[in-house]
Amino acid sequence: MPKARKKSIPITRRIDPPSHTTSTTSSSTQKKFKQSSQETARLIRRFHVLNKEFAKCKATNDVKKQQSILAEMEAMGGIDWYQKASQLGQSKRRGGDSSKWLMQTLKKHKLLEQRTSMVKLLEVGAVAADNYERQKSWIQVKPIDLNPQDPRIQKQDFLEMPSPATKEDRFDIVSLSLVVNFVGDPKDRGRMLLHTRDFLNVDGFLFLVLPLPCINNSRYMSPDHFMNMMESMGYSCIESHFSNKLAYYLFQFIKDNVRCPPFKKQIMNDGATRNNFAIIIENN
Ligand SMILES: C[S@@+](CC[C@H](N)C(=O)[O-])C[C@H]1O[C@@H](n2cnc3c(N)ncnc32)[C@H](O)[C@@H]1O
Repeated sequence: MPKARKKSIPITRRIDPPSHTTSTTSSSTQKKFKQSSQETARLIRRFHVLNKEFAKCKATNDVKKQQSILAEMEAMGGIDWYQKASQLGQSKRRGGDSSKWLMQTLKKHKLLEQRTSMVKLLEVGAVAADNYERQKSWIQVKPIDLNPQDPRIQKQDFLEMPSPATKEDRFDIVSLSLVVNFVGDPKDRGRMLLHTRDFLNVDGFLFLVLPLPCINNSRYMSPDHFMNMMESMGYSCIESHFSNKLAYYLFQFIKDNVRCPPFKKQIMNDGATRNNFAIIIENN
């Protein structure tokens, strides 16, 4: 019997976003994952650069460049390796995951202490399913990720996640720890931040972590600009903390139904040592 011909898939469909590459089956992931901290840090940095380049090529429809970026990502081990590197970055040996700061800050400000029901937390970009294991008597977590590393994590792109229809279906806390910087397109970063509001009732909390240089060493960002952006969305900052590497924020959603004004990409600091991290808010 003649072999059935494989239906060819248009190239543009074959190369969808890199963040959705489920490379768990790739031959590169069969290789042993290197665990040195230099190696994981290098991998994470390179992956972020490629993600940003990919978003640019996608916007200009540069299919050839998209393919070469995907090939490099694949050679590195794809998102699977990236996530293993991130998991390692969360290990106790290297300072633990960022939920520690969230727990301390909630406690310090005596937030959510009066609650009689379970606190509902949406953890976007969860590379481990047990970050809130110690709080399981009072926190009910819904962990989601583009490429789950654990069956308890739901496969879901937050940008495509439908907004809860009722007050009861919303969350008390949305966590975006080291996720916004993962997103390659500055407009999608803005959309992601705006979308968090759909998952919270007024008084709910947004826990946000970014690499510190995104906030304090970018041509297009500053701590004040970021704060202005978040406040324009209806958030109020309860506390922020800058460690050597990370910027932590706990925001409270205080104003529902506000139309956030557009924020364009504009230079606010210049210099050769600056990076290009930006968040763009379009008409919403
Ligand atoms: C650096 S890891 C962050 C891991 C962990 N939250 C932490 O704080 O260490 C970024 C994760 O965000 C996920 N991610 C990025 N964009 C996402 C989206 N739109 N929806 C869901 N997850 C996303 C990636 O798949 C990746 O696992």
